[in-house]
Amino acid sequence: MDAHKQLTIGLFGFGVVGEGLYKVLQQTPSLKASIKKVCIKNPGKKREAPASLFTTNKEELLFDNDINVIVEVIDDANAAFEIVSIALRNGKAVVSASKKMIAEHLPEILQLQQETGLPFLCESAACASIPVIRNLEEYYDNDLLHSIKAIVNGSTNFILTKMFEDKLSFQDALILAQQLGFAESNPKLDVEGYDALNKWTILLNHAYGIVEHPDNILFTGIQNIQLSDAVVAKEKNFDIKLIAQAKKLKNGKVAAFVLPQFVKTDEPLSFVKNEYNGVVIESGFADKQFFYGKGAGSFPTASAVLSDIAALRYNYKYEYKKLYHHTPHELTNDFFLKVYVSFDDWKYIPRENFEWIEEWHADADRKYLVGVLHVNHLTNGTWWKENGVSLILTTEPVIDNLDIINLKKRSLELAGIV
Ligand SMILES: NC(=O)C1=CN([C@@H]2O[C@H](COP(=O)(O)OP(=O)(O)OC[C@H]3O[C@@H](n4cnc5c(N)ncnc54)[C@H](OP(=O)(O)O)[C@@H]3O)[C@@H](O)[C@H]2O)C=CC1
Ligand SMILES: N[C@@H](CC=O)C(=O)O
Repeated sequence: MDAHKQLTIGLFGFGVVGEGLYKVLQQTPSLKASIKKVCIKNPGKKREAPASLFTTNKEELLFDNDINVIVEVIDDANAAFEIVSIALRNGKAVVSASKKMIAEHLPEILQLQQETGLPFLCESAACASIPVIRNLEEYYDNDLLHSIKAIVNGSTNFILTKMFEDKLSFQDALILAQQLGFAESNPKLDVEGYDALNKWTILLNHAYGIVEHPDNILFTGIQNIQLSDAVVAKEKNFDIKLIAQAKKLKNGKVAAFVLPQFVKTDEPLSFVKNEYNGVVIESGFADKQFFYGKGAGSFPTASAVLSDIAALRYNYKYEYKKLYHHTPHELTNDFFLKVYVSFDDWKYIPRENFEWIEEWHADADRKYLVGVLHVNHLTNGTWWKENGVSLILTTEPVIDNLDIINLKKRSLELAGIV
């Protein structure tokens, strides 16, 4: 496609994102991109666009020779995968916002791009308005990317802000996130961490060349966080955020997870409130960089879709350099985490799993400890998200396998044992 070519779009979905894109395109005539047809699910719904634009027959878009771009922004991951596959096989460039679909079908999506040579762009699928995918693709050399730490879900960040700063109840904050168009159609995807996990699966691919099914990455959401945890956090000058993190270990492998975490109040991610997202990248020479922007909502998400559409004019494609041109990194579950765990009764806590416990506190109704355990005790067990147990990572949670030997030796020395 050249810069002067007319882009004729077949749009799937006219909800929060689809309608946002329709409006944004009307305000950017210079792009020379127009929507020819919109495929939706429920023909009875009232729409703020001419009725002649809509259809429920996907073939009217997928087999129309005038349509050279399919934009897929629907909330059904299975249907989305079918649409995207047919579109690419029919010679159409694709822009998609469906992170669940992309994360669950990453190998197939990569294969389809290789087979067809066509662009598949999905900037809006991770951190909405923040251009994080293109930055990870284009800017960072594989070897220099030490770590990424990010808030990638707008709804949970919105709920935590509203609960702990504006004193709203969890339920009221969630309803507000839904009304504002931040939450997924099934809000469990946000609250229980699935959406952040899907985004992290996509970003791990662009950052490190990792192709991993989301089922194999440690995660949870904000569903177990208690008000008493927020009290402890405040006492220690921390915020609680749902954080996606990836860190290159000394053996070159990558530790990655999505878990609630304490964040120091003077750190950039603490400054990220409401539906905003933030990404802190640490690389060899640039040191720390911080990206900040709206991570959910109609226009912020549509802006990223628009940017992908614009990039199609110059035939932009992801090269997946970290996957195809370097040796891709491997994920590892061989590391330790320093965690805060709060609970009602010691009987729910397998104390023998901990390498050491360095702090504990017991009130009549709620208790907590801070200790270090091997990540396998979390990946192979469910005790840490059941029976009212709440697990929150400490501010510097990852302890390298190699460091633990030295730390243990040092504590024995201090105790006068060796
Ligand atoms: N909301 C946000 O802030 C963001 C959302 N996303 C992602 O974008 C996608 C859309 O989200 P959002 O706009 O919020 O969702 P909405 O629920 O607001 O809209 C979903 C749209 O998809 C349509 N749809 C569902 N199934 C089909 C199908 N089989 N064929 C055609 N159309 C279908 C619905 O049709 P109908 O109108 O007839 O019901 C509706 O128009 C999701 O994958 C979401 O994860 C990504 C980034 C941010
Ligand atoms: N539900 C998502 C929407 C954007 O990706 C979120 O809250 O971040």
